[in-house]
Amino acid sequence: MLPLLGKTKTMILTYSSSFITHLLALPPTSASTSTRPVSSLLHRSPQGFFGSILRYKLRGYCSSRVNRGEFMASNIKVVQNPDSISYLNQREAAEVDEILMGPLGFSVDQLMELAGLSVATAIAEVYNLKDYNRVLTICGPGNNGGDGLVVARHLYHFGYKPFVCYPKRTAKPLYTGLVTQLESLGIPFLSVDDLPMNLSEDFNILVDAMFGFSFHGTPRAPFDDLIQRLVNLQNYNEINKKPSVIASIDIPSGWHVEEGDTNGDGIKPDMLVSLTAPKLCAKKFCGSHHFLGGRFVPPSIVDKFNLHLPSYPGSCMCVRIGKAPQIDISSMRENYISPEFREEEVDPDPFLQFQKWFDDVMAAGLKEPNAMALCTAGKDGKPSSRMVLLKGFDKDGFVWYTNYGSRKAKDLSENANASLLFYWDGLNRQVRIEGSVQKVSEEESEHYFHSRPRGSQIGAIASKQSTVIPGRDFLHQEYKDLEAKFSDGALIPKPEYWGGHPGCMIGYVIFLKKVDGKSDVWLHDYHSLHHHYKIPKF
Ligand SMILES: NC(=O)C1=CN([C@@H]2O[C@H](COP(=O)(O)OP(=O)(O)OC[C@H]3O[C@@H](n4cnc5c(N)ncnc54)[C@H](O)[C@@H]3O)[C@@H](O)[C@H]2O)[C@H](O)CC1
Ligand SMILES: [K+]
Repeated sequence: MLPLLGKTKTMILTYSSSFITHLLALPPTSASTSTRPVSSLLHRSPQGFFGSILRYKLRGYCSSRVNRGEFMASNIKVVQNPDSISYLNQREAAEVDEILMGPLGFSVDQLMELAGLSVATAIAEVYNLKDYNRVLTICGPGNNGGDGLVVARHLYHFGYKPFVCYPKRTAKPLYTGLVTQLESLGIPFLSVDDLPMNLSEDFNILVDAMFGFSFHGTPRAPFDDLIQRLVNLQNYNEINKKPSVIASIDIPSGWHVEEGDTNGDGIKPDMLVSLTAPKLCAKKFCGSHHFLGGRFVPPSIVDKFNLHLPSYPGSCMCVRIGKAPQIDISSMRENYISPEFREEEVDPDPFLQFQKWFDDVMAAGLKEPNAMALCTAGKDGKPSSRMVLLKGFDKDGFVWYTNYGSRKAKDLSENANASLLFYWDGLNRQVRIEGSVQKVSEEESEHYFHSRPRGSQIGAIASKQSTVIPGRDFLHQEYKDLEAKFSDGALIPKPEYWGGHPGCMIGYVIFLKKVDGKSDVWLHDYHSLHHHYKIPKF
């Protein structure tokens, strides 16, 4: 590697005291001048718009994943518009059940297991473990109650803390088995009397598994009382800082299966997971999250009942019906909790400090800790960023590799100044590295090139970055030809347009966010402390 350039000789401590909003305005000629409304661009999951981009561990909603061209196991007519999906009446719902468990050879245990798993996955998609840990599943006397018992078990394995209220038990082996399974996991069973009047005092999620499509009339005791407690939740939630949520399985309990909440005084679930196909009452569902579960419907049922339903993406057990709710991005906040950051513990050698933090990231098991944003600007001064992978660092700099024909390489040939940014979510840390960049030696590039898998070496030759090609097939053909050419295992020559740049540091900034700092020099910015520390001489 090449020696360091432009070392700084000063120590600067900076504190962030103001909140600056930058609006990135794109010129009207930009490719991004779409006619799409801003709201559609901001569409996001409750975990956060940024979460979907930056957080490796977070999953998006099943329904938000692109599922064009996916393999479809059944001939369900794919629809995404909730107005055009099929709804079953009560008789049809019962008939589907009978056909599945009659001529189609399913057992109730099987269907209940799949139904319960799909409900648990839908809950986990929407309600994160951290904020919605305590789950009370209220189970009724029929199969809807059985689904609830299965949900409790799966949520336990997903890391939630489930509790079960099952006041009218059924003596059949299927149900006693489900109870035994939960008891063996230490899941508490609570009587109605054990429950607080205000359920949100003790629970974050209330799973409503009281009644499904066989419900008739008005609820009898003790479910009348339990349903009323779910209704009352709304009043408590208005004064609660952190409201609890209701997730109903198949039917919001107490609702008319076809007509819905006829008097308007029934429960108002936040989530509804319809099983097999939504029942007519689901048309009246106004909560934020409507999912479809029970991924076991064979083509014969789809045809017989002329079902139009959303398709399940990939291997998902549930799929969202309709759009995810819009969230006000400005209201998104994260509480940053991390060990106290002490300036005296910062190593004066930024490389050693970087190594320490990199070790922390490795120990924490974060995915792709060497992913970093590289920001460059060519002679026109317009910056552009992209993620690249760090391939090594030492006293000479931080090394990554790229194709010399890429935009970043072109920018760097015109302007050697660049910045790198590592963001380590989970540790609440980021490292900013700014400096001038030089190409690594041909020898070093050569060495790294040949250490890559042969497929990557061929890919590097096939794709001359930032050049216009006739189409994707052209790339595939190039790749195939090269694969054939080097199929004898011969050394693949490194193309001369491919190599590395060591980024040489002139500055090193450590930025840490904390909730509960003791130091009086730290300034508060909403709920967090932002501490910028620029490492002195090195
Ligand atoms: N094919 C599928 O989609 C599957 C769905 N499953 C789930 O099963 C229910 C339907 O189950 P079922 O046992 O037929 O009925 P319910 O759970 O709705 O409850 C019947 C139970 O409730 C009693 N009851 C009826 N009305 C009242 C009332 N007014 N007051 C008190 N009690 C009442 C009745 O006597 C029975 O004991 C479906 O919705 C899905 O959730 C399967 O798990 C898998 C296949
Ligand atoms: K229910």
